[in-house]
Amino acid sequence: MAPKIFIDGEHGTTGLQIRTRMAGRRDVELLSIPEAERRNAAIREDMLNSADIAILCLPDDASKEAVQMVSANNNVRVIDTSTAYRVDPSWAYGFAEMDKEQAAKISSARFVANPGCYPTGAIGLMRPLRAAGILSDGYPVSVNAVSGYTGGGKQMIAQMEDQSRDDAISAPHFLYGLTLTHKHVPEMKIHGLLDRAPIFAPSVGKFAQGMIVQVPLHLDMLASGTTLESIHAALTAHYAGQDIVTVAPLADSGKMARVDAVELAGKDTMKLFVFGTPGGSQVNLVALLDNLGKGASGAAVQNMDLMLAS
Ligand SMILES: NC(=O)C1=CN([C@@H]2O[C@H](COP(=O)(O)OP(=O)(O)OC[C@H]3O[C@@H](n4cnc5c(N)ncnc54)[C@H](OP(=O)(O)O)[C@@H]3O)[C@@H](O)[C@H]2O)C=CC1
Ligand SMILES: CC(=O)N[C@@H](CCC(=O)OP(=O)(O)O)C(=O)O
Repeated sequence: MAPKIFIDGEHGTTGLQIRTRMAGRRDVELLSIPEAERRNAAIREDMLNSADIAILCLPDDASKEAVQMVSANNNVRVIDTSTAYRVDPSWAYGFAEMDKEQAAKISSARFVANPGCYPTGAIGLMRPLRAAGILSDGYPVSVNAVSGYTGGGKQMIAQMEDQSRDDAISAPHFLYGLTLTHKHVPEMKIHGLLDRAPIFAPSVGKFAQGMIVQVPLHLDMLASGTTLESIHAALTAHYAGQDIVTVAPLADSGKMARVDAVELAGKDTMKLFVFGTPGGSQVNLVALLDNLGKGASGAAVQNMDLMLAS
């Protein structure tokens, strides 16, 4: 019998994109609730407990409620796309490429926390450099990023697309998270293996899907002898053999004049770049992804497949 998958929040932005990715699949059976009943707790509880894997695409509070609903039922495994459990040590962090053991941990886990979109880029760039001893203890990391507006879910999509609303946003690009307490900071610190919280400066652009995450670094504050080439070599070695996360060759990135935020829109891959001048004193590490691809729904399906394979 095909494993049963229930997407709680299937009519929201992340949930809909997971459904689209599963549309042609015969190896799983999708359980579904009509849109009008999406907040009916009794039906949700029944669906959650009928599933082999429940994928939660809900705000944090609703996710916690859903986890409560299945806590006594060991037959249900959970992937949560919210922020609620990403730094909870009893949950597996769903970033399969972040180190060698992670895919196996996800595969055997009952509870998997899908990473945040921005942390996927930032951790993807920083963690291999921390693990290799290149990014020094105490380094004052800054993470600057721009996301497509679908990152703000149904509400921000409406604010960006319907200019007749009272709360419409007309800016083509805006900064937010100005108090420097964005909900993704703890996740970046813990899974990025940082000993000091990064300064995180997110922004949103007037495009639906896509994301650029930047981590600029001064080479003289890294491990002695670190160069643009040695950073590139460390990232390339870490992601060798991976097809979802790849590192652009220096010969290619050295010739680029621009990075296009929407280049990977609609794809579930992430591309990493090391920019700078050979022999120079600084580098800019850049991750390019779709906030709803490797940043959310694509990663959730990847994690589901790892769990189904166990
Ligand atoms: N959008 C993105 O790029 C990313 C999103 N995420 C995470 O995914 C989760 C979902 O976000 P997103 O899809 O953007 O949000 P949306 O607002 O687009 O969708 C959320 C869905 O959950 C439903 N919902 C809300 N509260 C409840 C409840 N109490 N019971 C049942 N259903 C409920 C909403 O219904 P209603 O329409 O009635 O409000 C809506 O259908 C969030 O935790 C978010 O942080 C993670 C990474 C990236
Ligand atoms: C553009 C935008 O608003 N992005 C969201 C992050 C995307 C999201 O909600 O995802 P997580 O579950 O990973 O937090 C934010 O900054 O809160």
